[in-house]
Amino acid sequence: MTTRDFDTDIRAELDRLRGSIDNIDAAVVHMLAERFKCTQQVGLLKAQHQLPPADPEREARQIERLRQLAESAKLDPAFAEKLLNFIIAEVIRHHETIAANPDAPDPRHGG
Ligand SMILES: C=C(O[C@@H]1C=C(C(=O)O)C=C[C@H]1O)C(=O)O
Repeated sequence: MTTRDFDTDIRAELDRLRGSIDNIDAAVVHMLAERFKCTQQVGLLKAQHQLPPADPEREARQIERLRQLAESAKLDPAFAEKLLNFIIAEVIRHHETIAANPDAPDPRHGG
């Protein structure tokens, strides 16, 4: 095998792996978009019924569940927890915005 063949093989393998990474990133974006659609509806429901934006007990159950899922998937549970906390913090921010002005249309939907 020449050096050129070797380089070509490495480039092909890198491209193949990056193609999969791009597909996975696209799936993550779509899944997050669906999750935020649901959480926006939860935010509206909470605002309409004077419920607080955050639910720490629900969060604790989700974190425990996600840590277990991460462990069985061989993903670092601490990373899974950090990621979920990051997402939840954003959701709570949305819920606070909705509670402050429940009649405002969602700015991402051009309404
Ligand atoms: C979506 C909710 O609101 C908040 C956001 C959560 C989430 O993003 O999973 C979980 C609990 C709440 O702090 C909810 O109460 O279900």
